[in-house]
Amino acid sequence: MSESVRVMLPEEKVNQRIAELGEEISKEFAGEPVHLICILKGSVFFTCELAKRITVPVTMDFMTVSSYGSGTTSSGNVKIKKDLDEDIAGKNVVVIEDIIDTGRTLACLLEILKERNPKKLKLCTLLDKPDRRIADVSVDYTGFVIPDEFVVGYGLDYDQRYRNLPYVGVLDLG
Ligand SMILES: O=P(O)(O)OC[C@H]1O[C@H](OP(=O)(O)OP(=O)(O)O)[C@H](O)[C@@H]1O
Ligand SMILES: Nc1nc2[nH]cnc2c(=O)[nH]1
Repeated sequence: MSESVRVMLPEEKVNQRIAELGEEISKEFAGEPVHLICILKGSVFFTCELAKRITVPVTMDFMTVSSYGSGTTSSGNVKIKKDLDEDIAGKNVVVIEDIIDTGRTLACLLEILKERNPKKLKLCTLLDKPDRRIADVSVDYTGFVIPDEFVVGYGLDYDQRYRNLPYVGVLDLG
């Protein structure tokens, strides 16, 4: 077995787009603080890079939800494994995801977060794979729309590996 990764989105292109998203979010919230919710583990690289590019006051929290096991298919089972440390009531919340694929994870998670009465609840994803959508999710900020290929890097894993690649690539399992 010889795995290889083909570059889909080079590091410079990803970072440039994240800077644009940071500007967009800063403009939209003009002067008001934003509370970023990083969905672990995949979104950690994206969240850090994005947070650095937002010019309004930023606070951050982290959450772990389960959706996928090992391999490349959805388990369809979404549950909270690590909840937020802080209350989000009355806050301008932006949920940060690395990828939206079937949409099941975020459709379910946004419903849970809505019940906690944030002032605003927005969704930002680095990657969107609309071809595989099953659940309806409204995305407010999208980095890149990508075709239906299994990607790794920039936080995204295959069996916990490849998260540290500084670019987004397509995994070829050989
Ligand atoms: O739109 P969906 O089909 O529901 O898939 C998207 C979800 O899958 C990935 O997380 P994963 O469960 O792989 O966890 P990880 O971030 O820890 O790798 C991704 O970060 C989303 O949370
Ligand atoms: N690593 C990775 N995780 C995913 N979760 C949903 N789609 C993907 C994908 O293309 N790559």
